[in-house]
Amino acid sequence: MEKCQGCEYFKDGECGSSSCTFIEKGNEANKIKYVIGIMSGKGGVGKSSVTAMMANVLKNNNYKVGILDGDITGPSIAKMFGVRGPARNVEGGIQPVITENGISIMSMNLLLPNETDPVIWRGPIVSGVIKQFWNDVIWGELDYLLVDFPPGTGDVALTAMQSLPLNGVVMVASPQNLVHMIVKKGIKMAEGMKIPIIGLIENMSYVQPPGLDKPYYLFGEGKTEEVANELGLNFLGRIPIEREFVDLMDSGEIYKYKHSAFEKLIEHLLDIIKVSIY
Ligand SMILES: Nc1ncnc2c1ncn2[C@@H]1O[C@H](COP(=O)(O)OP(=O)(O)OP(=O)(O)O)[C@@H](O)[C@H]1O
Repeated sequence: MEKCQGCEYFKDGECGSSSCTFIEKGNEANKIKYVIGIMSGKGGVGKSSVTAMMANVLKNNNYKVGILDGDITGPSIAKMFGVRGPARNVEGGIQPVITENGISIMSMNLLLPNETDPVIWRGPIVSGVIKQFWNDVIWGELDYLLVDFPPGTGDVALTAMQSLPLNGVVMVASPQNLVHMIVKKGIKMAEGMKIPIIGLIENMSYVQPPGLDKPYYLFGEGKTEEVANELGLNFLGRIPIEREFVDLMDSGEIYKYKHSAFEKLIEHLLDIIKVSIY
């Protein structure tokens, strides 16, 4: 109920929000301080990459971090961190797999016999798995559980928003104009569900060619900051396209990736989380 303080629907110690009533209880072994969703209105803008980078920086700042890979049909988190299943079933639930740098992960790929097996399921079953990742996984004590959202604003994203006790969402955009129209849909969806928007991040903003001091804006200068200002939201920063990032992702060593832009961004993010939500 602590997180309800200040919510317009919280009156006389009771929650009066219709969306909150769908929230699942979660595994009783879990003590998670903040649940943060990482969302985009559209696939492929780097939602999973931003989730992984955020997790790394939080971990480097000594927070206990977990990642719930809510992208059930296109999971990539386990591969980025080079972890393999099967996740173990123990008394009380399923144990997440721990990465080289100590991040707890649950992803559909950790439950499949073969990581290249496709998940060909209809929406309600996929939505059920997201709830299971919350109810059946023994996350234990965490400061931050980051939820890599399913792409788009459809059925599965809606279930994730309704059933997880999200403290806020971070919206990921890329510089193209089309993405901005779509990211606004994601923002409106979160607002409609009364979930605070922590801010917008622009991924794949620019390339910094070696030997040049100016960044090169491959997709044109992004307008995410403008969109954030227009909507009265926080702009969290820009992440460049980096070859090193791709190489580390492909080799399953994303935990080795460091970028100063991301350190600043996460400081900003932590401040915003403390100030605007709690
Ligand atoms: N900043 C970056 N620098 C270099 N490559 C990047 C960057 N961000 C993302 N990528 C690459 O872009 C591709 C898509 O990224 P990612 O899987 O994170 O997107 P997504 O939005 O989660 O996609 P989906 O919606 O399919 O889950 C990946 O191959 C990733 O390596």
